[in-house]
Amino acid sequence: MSPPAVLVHRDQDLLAKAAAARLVTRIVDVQAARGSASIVLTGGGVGTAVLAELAATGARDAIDWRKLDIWWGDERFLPSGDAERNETGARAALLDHVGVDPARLHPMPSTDGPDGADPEAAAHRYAAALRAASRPEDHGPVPSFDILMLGVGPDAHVASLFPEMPALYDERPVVAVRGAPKPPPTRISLTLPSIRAAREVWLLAAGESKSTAVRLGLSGAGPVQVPVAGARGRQRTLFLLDRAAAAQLPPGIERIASP
Ligand SMILES: O=C(O)[C@H](O)[C@@H](O)[C@H](O)[C@H](O)COP(=O)(O)O
Repeated sequence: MSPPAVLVHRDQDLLAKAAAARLVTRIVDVQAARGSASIVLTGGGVGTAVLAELAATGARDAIDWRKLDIWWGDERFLPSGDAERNETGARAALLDHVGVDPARLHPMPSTDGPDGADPEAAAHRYAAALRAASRPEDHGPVPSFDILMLGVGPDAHVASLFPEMPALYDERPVVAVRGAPKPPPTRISLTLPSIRAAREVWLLAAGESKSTAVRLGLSGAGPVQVPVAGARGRQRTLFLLDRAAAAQLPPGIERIASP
C-alpha cells in the first residue's frame, strides 16, 4: 500500500467540484480499460455534494452509466425512502438523474426489506451480494471496488465504523452496528477489510471540525481508536480536503494545494 496523497482545495464547494471531476476521469478511464467500473458511495454532506456536482457537470455524459456498479459503504438502517438514508440522498443528488442500470445499483437493505428490522440478517444479505459480485481475481469476499469514497466524522469515524466499537474488530465483510454514537443508532457498514479491498479509497473532509481527525488519520494512529487511519486503498489512498480540514496536517506530509 502506498502512502496516502493529500490534496487541499480552497473550500468545500471547490472540493466537491474537483472530486466530481476526478470521478468522471477515473470512471471513464476504468471503463475504457476494463469495460465496466465499480464505485462505493458515502453519505454525509461532502459525499452528497460531490454527487450533486457530478449530476451538474456536462462531463457526466462521458460515463457509461449502464456499465457502473454502485455500492454503499454504510447505511442508516431505516425504511426505504427515509430522508435519513444515504441511498435516499444519493438518489436525489445524482442517481435519479442519470441512466444507471437498476441491476447494478446495490443499496444496502432497509428495515422494510426481506429481513425486516433484523440488521444482522440485512448485513449478511449485503455480504452475500458482494460475494456474488466478487470474481476470482478479486481474491476475497468482496469486489476490488475501483473507487470507494468515505466521509470523515469529527470523531474520526468512517462508514459506520465508530472509534472503539466492536465492528472495528470484525473480519466479516459487512456488519450490523448497534448503539452508534451518532443517530440513528442502528446501521449497516462495510468493515475495514472490505474498505481495504478497494483499489482506490478517497477520504473526503471539509471544515475545521474534521482537522483533528484528518491529522490523526495521517499520523500512524491505530484504526480501532482512529478508524480513518485504517481506511486505505490497495493502489491509492487520497485525502481530498478543504483548507479548514487540512489546518492541522502533520509536518512532513506532502500536499498538493489548489488556489
Ligand atoms: O452516517 C452518518 O451519520 C454520516 O453520514 C457520517 O458518517 C458522515 O458521512 C460523516 O460524519 C461526514 O459527514 P460530512 O461529510 O457531512 O462532514
